[in-house]
Amino acid sequence: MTASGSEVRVYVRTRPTAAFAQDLIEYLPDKETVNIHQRRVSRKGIVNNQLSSWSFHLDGVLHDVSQEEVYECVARSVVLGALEGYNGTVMCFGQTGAGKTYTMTGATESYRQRGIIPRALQEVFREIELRADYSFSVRLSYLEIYNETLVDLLSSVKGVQGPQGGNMAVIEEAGRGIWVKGLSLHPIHNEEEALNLLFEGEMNRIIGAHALNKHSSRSHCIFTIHIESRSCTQSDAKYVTSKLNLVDLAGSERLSKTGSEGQGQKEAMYINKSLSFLEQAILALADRRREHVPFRQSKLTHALKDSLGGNCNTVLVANIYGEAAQIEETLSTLRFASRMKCVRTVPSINEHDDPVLQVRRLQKEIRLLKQELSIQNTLANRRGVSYEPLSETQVAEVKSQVRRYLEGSANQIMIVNVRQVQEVFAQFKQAMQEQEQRIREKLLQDYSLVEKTAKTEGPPPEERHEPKGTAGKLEGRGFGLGMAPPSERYVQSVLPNRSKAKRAKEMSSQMIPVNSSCRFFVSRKGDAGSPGPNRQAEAPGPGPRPAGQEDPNLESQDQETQLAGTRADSPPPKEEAFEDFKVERGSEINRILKENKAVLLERRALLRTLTDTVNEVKREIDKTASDLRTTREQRLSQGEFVGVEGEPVLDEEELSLVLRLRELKGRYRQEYEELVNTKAEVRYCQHLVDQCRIRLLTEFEIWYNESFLLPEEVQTILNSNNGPLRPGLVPVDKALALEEDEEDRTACLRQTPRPDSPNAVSFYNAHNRTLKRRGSRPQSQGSGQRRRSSSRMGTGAGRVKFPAIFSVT
Ligand SMILES: Nc1ncnc2c1ncn2[C@@H]1O[C@H](COP(=O)(O)OP(=O)(O)OP(=O)(O)O)[C@@H](O)[C@H]1O
Repeated sequence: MTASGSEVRVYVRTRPTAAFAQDLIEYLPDKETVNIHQRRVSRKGIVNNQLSSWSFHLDGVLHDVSQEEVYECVARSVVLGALEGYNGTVMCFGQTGAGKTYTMTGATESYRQRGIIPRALQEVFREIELRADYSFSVRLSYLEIYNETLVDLLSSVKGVQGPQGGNMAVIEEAGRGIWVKGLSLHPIHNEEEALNLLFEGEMNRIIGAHALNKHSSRSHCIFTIHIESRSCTQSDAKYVTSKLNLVDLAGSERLSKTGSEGQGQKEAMYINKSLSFLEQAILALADRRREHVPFRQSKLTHALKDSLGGNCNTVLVANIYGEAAQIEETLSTLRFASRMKCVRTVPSINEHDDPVLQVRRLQKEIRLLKQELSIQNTLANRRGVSYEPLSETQVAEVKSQVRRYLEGSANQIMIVNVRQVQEVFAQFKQAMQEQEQRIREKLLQDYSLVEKTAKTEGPPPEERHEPKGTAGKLEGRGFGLGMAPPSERYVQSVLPNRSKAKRAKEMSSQMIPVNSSCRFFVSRKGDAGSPGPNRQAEAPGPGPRPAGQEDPNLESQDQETQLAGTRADSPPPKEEAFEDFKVERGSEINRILKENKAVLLERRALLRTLTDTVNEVKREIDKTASDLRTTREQRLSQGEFVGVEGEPVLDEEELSLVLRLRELKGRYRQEYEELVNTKAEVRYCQHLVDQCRIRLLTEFEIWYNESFLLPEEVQTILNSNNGPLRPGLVPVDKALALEEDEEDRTACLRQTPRPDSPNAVSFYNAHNRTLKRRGSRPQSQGSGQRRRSSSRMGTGAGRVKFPAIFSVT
């Protein structure tokens, strides 16, 4: 393959038949030209003897040739190209039953008649052995597109994790090209491993039977070999990657000929539709004037975008069924093939920089740039400028500068270089964190071990009465007078004629959200509206509690709860278990929660007092200011007072009002500042309480599940090997290990076929393993969908496409 632009190579292959239509299909001696002659049909539908002829010039005609010749002619160069870093695609196209799967995978009774994929895998590993100067890594994937749905044919392989089925999608990414999200990639180390995977995927393909093919593929399949190679000898070499796509398209079919019905008919419609989108994409690609190619119309064209119009060596095999009855389909296959021949691709090696090498290169560049900088500094007479990371002494110096700046003893910090700027910011951050820690410790010191026993004073914030003209953030001159927003006002007010029940309801609606999936209420011990002994207790768990119901309070161990009846073998009610949990395993976190709540209540009470005080002072300020205005107006209306030297003076009353106003404003500032600080403390305490609640509930849920819900045998498995595991975190390999034991127990011995060539050992080993695996799989239910694994066990189901490969004699 060359690196310059090239046309897609196209071959035609005929399925052998006793009734080959030699008068209609003519292969010229150049072995590249096919002429098709078709009898004309009159307007009345009567076939007459006049012939219409078409000539197709392709890259080769494969008529009566062996599987080996097909591989040599069609695929070998593409496979070798892939080992050098070129992407490659070999694709079989044609009507149903024309021999696509036979060409691609092989469906013969002997190793000699295997198809392109097994041969390509053999070639890859043979070449890898020969190229000792390179280290290769090979991975496989096998994608099926069935009724416009992406399916991972290797998802049944042990150890495959991650999204499959519905979560799969074709993704286009700059630098990575086209790839399929959710498709498993399997590292392989030799031909046998690769064949195991191929056969596993083959078993999982969907097949169906119709008049033209008993084992018709009902889906498009893309088997991909991903290769990466690195030179072992050249340390500065780049590495190359490539993808080799081996595509077995589903066959186009005419329902009138295949007689497909029901599911088969639906599948045929999907197949024909996606093939028609493929034709549209090829038409657009072949027409150089077209700017847009509709790749995204179907999953197939999207997945093959790189292969059809990208940097790929692409080969098409047009499979035809050489009987006269199929001449129209043959003609349309050849038309598609000749259009495909006009498509150009630009094969290029996928070369990448080795990240280790890149680091080395960048290190070298940094060295050069530093030298350059030092020359520039010398020229500009800048001395002692360092670009190295800061030493410990330098860091200590920056730290001390930042401290002095924060304390106010330094007005500025001299900036020298970028590293120092970064260190300055780091020191600011550290100072802030230390300050935060100090506050936290002080709070814990001052308020630890205070038990909450008193009733919560006052109603919830949303219920509090808000008088007008209260204090809050101030306007103007940095600190003026203004209104406190509702959230900042706490004025105690219990409405006298509100009914008990209503108050209880409003109290219980003080909901504290923990997270989106877990909410609970805080209710206070002894509240007027507490439900009586008949109230229904609810377990702490997801979902809001209906208004009027009280929560099993986290700290109220003396609360009465009516527990639901229990069965002897059922887990205890959560409420009961929760109480036990709080005094046993959760006692420490419950104690901390209680202490935090006590501090929170204390701070809230202080906040209310401060708010009252601030509002009181504000009212006094308003009144004094108004008095002062009135006094001033009166004085001015009587004429101005002047002193001995004629300067304006205040009378005694006005002076005392001015002084009073000043004193009040000073007080206001002081109180307001304290209010703001206390509010911050309340927020912080609330945060701690919330965290404790979440922790307590989470721990409880885990403990409850572990203690009562999981069966003992599951707990034993979870706790084996690597220590205890949390529910929901069962490693897949453990689950699979169980499955494997089961398989091993039920696997039956099968006859091992005798290799007919030393090279065939891997092939037959893989084949036997596949048979064994298939033998241990349960038959699928119903007659509708037909994965090969369920239908091809020599049970006489007769819908098996691949059996010949396995029934070797
Ligand atoms: N070149 C060939 N030599 C021998 N047998 C062949 C050849 N081509 C096809 N066959 C046989 O013809 C039958 C149909 O072939 P195959 O299943 O490969 O068709 P297909 O194009 O894949 O059909 P579909 O699109 O319905 O899946 C198979 O039994 C296969 O073994």
